[in-house]
Amino acid sequence: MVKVSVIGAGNVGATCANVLAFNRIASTIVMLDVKEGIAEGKVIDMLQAAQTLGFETNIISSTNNYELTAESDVIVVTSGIPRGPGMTREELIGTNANIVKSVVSQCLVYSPNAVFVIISNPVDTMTYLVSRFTGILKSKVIGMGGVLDSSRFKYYLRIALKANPSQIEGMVIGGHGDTTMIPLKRLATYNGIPVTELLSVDVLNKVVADTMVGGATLTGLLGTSAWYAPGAAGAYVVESIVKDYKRIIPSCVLLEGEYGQENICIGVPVVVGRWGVEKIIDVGLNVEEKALFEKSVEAIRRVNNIL
Ligand SMILES: NC(=O)C1=CN([C@@H]2O[C@H](COP(=O)(O)OP(=O)(O)OC[C@H]3O[C@@H](n4cnc5c(N)ncnc54)[C@H](O)[C@@H]3O)[C@@H](O)[C@H]2O)C=CC1
Ligand SMILES: O=C([O-])CC(=O)C(=O)O
Repeated sequence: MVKVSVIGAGNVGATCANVLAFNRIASTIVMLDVKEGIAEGKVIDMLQAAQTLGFETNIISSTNNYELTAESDVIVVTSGIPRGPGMTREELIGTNANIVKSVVSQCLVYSPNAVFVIISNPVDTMTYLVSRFTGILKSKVIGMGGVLDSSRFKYYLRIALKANPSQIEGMVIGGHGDTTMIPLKRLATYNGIPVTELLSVDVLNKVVADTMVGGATLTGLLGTSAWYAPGAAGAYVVESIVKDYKRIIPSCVLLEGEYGQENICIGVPVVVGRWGVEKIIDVGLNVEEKALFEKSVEAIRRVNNIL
């Protein structure tokens, strides 16, 4: 029996819950929202989809009743406001820091042992807030940004290479911001072949640039930020936790000396298993990548200082 609560039943939260239900990743899912009717309506809609698609997941709705989230194995935090066109994620900090703080403290009353997957933006700072100021073990706080950014990196690589999507590997580390992401082009491959051998420097640099503004591009098209890939990315992290898959996932976690940094949450590859972050992997950055990582750290620290 696996219970997952998703806080915030908006675009990302509902998509994540739907992927969790459809793929039978959790046996019970609670969707909680502060706004009356949102979680209720979406849960009924999903249960009606279940009649067609044939999944048996127990999906429960809640308007701000945290008791229903009790003894969750994993809690996914998507509550908060999204950005609109022309905004940065960092501009959301004032509103979202208060929401995330209040949501996590209420969840902890009923699920003190849960692993938290933080999605609300700006996610590096929200993860830092939860890691540093709630007393939750650092291994139980995972910020999701890297899976999504890596999926965008792989998408743009696949377009440039006219490639089979399942044969592309690539990883984005660093911050989850338009200027703080670090797509690791040196390590990206097409069926094991380094993409640096297959694409020109200019084309590869364009792939990197498109990846970094991938979220902003979609926000410009949609008028609000994306949800299908973000929701799926959240569910991917949850799956690795509840099924103890030990996937290496670029995730935002608290560093305590790793990568030469302390007192910061930033995206690095980690092994994700039943108890959350099981290990931080050092990929051995080269001089250029180290410089980008340090720049990313500085930018995130500046935002953290606003808290
Ligand atoms: N880390 C990442 O990779 C990504 C992060 N995001 C972030 O996720 C967040 C959610 O995005 P969307 O779902 O598109 O927004 P949305 O507006 O569709 O949904 C947010 C939901 O949170 C609810 N909410 C607000 N305050 C709450 C509270 N105190 N308690 C419970 N629920 C509350 C709202 O009523 C709303 O239903 C945003 O901050 C967005 O920037 C979005 C995509 C990717
Ligand atoms: O772009 C945004 O604001 C939402 C997000 O984090 C993403 O889609 O990467």
